[in-house]
Amino acid sequence: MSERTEQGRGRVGAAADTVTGGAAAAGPVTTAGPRRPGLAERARLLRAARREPTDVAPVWFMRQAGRALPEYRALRAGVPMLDSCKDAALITEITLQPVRRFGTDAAIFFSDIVVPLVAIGMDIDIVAGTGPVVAQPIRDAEGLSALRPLAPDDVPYIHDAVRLLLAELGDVPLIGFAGAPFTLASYLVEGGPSRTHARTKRLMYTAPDLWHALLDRLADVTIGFLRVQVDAGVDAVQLFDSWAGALDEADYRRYVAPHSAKVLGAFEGAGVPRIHFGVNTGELLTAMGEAGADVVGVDWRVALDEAARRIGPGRAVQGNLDPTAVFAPPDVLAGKVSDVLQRGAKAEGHIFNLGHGVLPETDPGVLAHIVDLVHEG
Ligand SMILES: Cc1c2[nH]c(c1CCC(=O)O)Cc1[nH]c(c(CCC(=O)O)c1C)Cc1[nH]c(c(CCC(=O)O)c1C)Cc1[nH]c(c(C)c1CCC(=O)O)C2
Repeated sequence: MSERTEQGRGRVGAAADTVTGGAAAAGPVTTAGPRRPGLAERARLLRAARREPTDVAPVWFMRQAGRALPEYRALRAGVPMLDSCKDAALITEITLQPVRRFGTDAAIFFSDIVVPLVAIGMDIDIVAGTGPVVAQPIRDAEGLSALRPLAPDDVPYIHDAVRLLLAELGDVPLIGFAGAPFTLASYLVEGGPSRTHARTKRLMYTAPDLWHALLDRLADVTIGFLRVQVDAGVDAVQLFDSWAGALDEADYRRYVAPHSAKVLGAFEGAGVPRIHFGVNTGELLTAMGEAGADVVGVDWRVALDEAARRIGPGRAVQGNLDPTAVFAPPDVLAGKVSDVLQRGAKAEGHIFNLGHGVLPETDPGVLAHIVDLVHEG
């Protein structure tokens, strides 16, 4: 019960009101956010990630900060997505909004997977309703030269925003994140979002040396981006390999897993649980766990107890309510939440989440209700 009060709704609100978007971000942030001694033992999310018992399952939602929230839309009005990702005060406020509103057991740092690529000088635009669009796609060895490792000075706003957030979050853990090499490569090779990832897979099959060189460089960019977040104090990291489910298991193991393993391995023993997530990855769950995850994120297509069986012992699971379940009648939704909880309880550790991000049309009130259902057990 005491944990519920500590982590409950509203606790994160008051101080955060002093953080406003825009001009406040100018200049370096000098106040170091407090580290939080003992948080790893107190916070449900961090306990579940280590497969330790919790009073109830921890819950957060991928894309909890975003278009489903009116307060987010108000703050973002007139501010291009990539500009908002460079403004420490705006990042802080947007990250806090869903924690304040829903009382989730974690905050996820507001950014995008292409932010580190833009930070090393790539010309990428985020087009509303489409996603990232790359001006000069990478399709040959020459294109590789656009990719260099990311240094902390490339992203000063990331460090600043993490410090601001740690000062505001109380006992709520902060999850940092990055895109995995394959998912980043898909945007860079295709030039934008793709349904089939055909150009990406063509490069993978026809020029395997170039492919591995590309993914190796992307792994370094991703490690650099995560390192800034971990050094600034995030409590966990999630590696988004959203589009890895486009591959069969053999190709995933051969062309992708070693590079994701390099990223995850860089944070072995760093004291931050590593969550590894993708969509449509039912056949890849074993390999994604073996790549070095403490927690494997699962989409809604595989029942969570079956997912845990595939992932095997020694890892926790995260997921996996269908994001469209929010549109179901209350009794249907409650049944689905309860089913996820019961199946998740069979795993060694379970973090409740959706199977993919919150859909923009989602009623925030329904998300608040889901948090309550999960916390009621
Ligand atoms: C698909 C996409 C990308 N980048 C973008 C899109 C969306 C295109 C659209 O629908 O308009 C652009 C984007 N990314 C984000 C926004 C802002 C708000 C929002 O969509 O709610 C916008 C407009 C935040 C984000 N973008 C991302 C997060 C990650 C953290 C989180 O879960 O909150 C946020 C807040 C990460 C991201 N970014 C991307 C991927 C594949 C991922 C991994 C997660 C996933 O599979 O959805 C690429």
